[in-house]
Amino acid sequence: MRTIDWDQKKNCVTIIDQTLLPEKLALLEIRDLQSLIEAIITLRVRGAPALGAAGGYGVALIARNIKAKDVPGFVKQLRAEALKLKNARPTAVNLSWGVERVLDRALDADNVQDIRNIALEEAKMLAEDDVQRCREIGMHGAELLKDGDTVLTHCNAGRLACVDWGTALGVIRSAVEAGKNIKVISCETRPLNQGSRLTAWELAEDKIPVTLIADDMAGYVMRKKLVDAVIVGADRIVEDAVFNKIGTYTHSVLAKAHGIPFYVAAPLSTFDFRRKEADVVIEERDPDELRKCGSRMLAPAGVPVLNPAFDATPMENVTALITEEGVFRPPFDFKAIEKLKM
Ligand SMILES: CSC[C@H]1O[C@H](OP(=O)(O)O)[C@H](O)[C@@H]1O
Repeated sequence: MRTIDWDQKKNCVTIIDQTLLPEKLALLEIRDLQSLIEAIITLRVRGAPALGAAGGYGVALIARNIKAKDVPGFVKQLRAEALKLKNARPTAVNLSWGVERVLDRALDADNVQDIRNIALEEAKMLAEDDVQRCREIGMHGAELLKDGDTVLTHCNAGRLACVDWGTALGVIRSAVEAGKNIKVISCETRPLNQGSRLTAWELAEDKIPVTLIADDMAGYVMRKKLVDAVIVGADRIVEDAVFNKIGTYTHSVLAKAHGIPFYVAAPLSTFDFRRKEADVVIEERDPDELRKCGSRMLAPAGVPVLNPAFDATPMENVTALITEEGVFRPPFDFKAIEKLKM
């Protein structure tokens, strides 16, 4: 079951509704842009590569639902709706990358039906590419791990953050597939608990040993020498920083202090060669995500809250970038990496 897919029979997008995990594994059928945007904002579908695929399939859904028959009117509406999709979540570059990739390819056509057909064809190709890229990331990253290693990870950068396989967890899956015994320490990742709800669930499903800890315990396990490496995913990689789930920066500082390698696993679609850290918008989410847990109040109603969804880890804290093109170590040659993305 893929995290996000196109159901040919039902002619709609299907996503695993991640807000129901770990209690329930269920597919949600998405037939229009509004439903897709709602699913992205509420993290029913989430994770940079999965958002890339959501962006691509979203363009196909929009194109299918526009009624205009004249090409200029159709294209104007398609672009306007695609912009709403791009803006659903600002930090992960993959969402806008997925929208632009499918839009650019579809708009090469000169009639409405061809635009619709090419949009869906390209969205499906984008999804297949993602699975292949994650496998390649896994293969390159697995070489960094030795038999018996324990890896600390944060949030969820597994198959639930991608179309399948995963990036950070893809490295772990590939190492296990290569016969290495790998254990994982999964940080719960407040406030939405992607680490406890999703990563722990994924690894338990795959029978990969996983231990859940509170985010604040990362320093404790590192100082106890229980961690051989930290591997995280990314939402946007710029020349001077890696944007990832809030709390990632803290782990990078702790890893550096304890001489533990800090790896970032991500496809080239997550690299943004046009911006620096200062240019990137960090999504600020609903304060009630901290004030409440379900219906239970965890804080006084209305207490002021800071709830950035991501933080920036400076490149000097990164031991290596693991991509489908291989492993890159400092000093990072972004010009050379950019050429590989062409
Ligand atoms: C493989 S990218 C996963 C990346 O996305 C997550 O954020 P969110 O759960 O808000 O989509 C987190 O930053 C993960 O590292």
